[in-house]
Amino acid sequence: MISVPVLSLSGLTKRFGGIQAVSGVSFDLAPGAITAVIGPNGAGKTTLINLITGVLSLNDGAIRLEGADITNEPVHRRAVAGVARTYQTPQMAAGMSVLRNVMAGAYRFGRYGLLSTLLRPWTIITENEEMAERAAHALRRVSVPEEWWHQPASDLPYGLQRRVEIARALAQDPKVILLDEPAAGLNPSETADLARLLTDIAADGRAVLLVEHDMPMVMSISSHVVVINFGRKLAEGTPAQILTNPEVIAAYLGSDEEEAA
Ligand SMILES: Nc1ncnc2c1ncn2[C@@H]1O[C@H](COP(=O)(O)OP(=O)(O)OP(=O)(O)O)[C@@H](O)[C@H]1O
Repeated sequence: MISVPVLSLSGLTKRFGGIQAVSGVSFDLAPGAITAVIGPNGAGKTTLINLITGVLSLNDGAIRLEGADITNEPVHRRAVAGVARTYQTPQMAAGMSVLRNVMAGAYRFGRYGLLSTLLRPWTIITENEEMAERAAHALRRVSVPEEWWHQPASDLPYGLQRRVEIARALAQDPKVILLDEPAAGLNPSETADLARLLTDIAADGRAVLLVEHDMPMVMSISSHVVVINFGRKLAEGTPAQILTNPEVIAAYLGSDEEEAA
């Protein structure tokens, strides 16, 4: 990889009791590129995302963000430093409007603590306006029509909820965006739109980590693919290298045909 990595993972290891969910996994995320992580159900992909965001602590290994060691940083500090994520199932505050949900992603730009907002309430108004502007910008970026912005997030069609999740992550202005199965439940035209959106997001210079089972999408938009099997890295390379790797075909890519047989 020629460019300096945005995120560097080395020897990530996570055990749940006797289960070795992630085992010595190392790879880098380059800026301006989509790196896909693929593998069978239960391979350890979501656990990997949870280790990067800090929701789960490592048993071993190290995580560097632009060279800085963030291995022991708590979740909120990693978010402030530039790590954002979306979830397998959209996680919205159901009663809150779409705009408010996305504003939650912009909280890292908040400058004023509780005391100063009590003493000088106008600061929070200005700050809210700034965050609403950031959220509006992110919603425009992911093409959520304005007529939805003030509706409860739970009223949105599923495809739009997925876009709102991405908007919330973008409102954080992240260096790294981790997407857990963003195409799940989308129809082919929504998936094609999503593929274009992710390509645009990477073109901004962000590092995109894509966990996804939709192989045509993965192979068409990723510049690098990492294959995980039983918590271990089985292979990594370009889509062309992965598609022709016999070990990968045996462990994963061939499995649909075997299951169908
Ligand atoms: N909190 C937990 N406690 C115990 N075991 C867990 C926990 N989270 C995950 N695991 C186990 O760790 C392994 C990896 O799970 P993980 O969800 O990371 O896989 P995955 O690759 O994301 O799967 P999928 O493609 O189905 O989402 C599995 O065996 C799973 O049962």
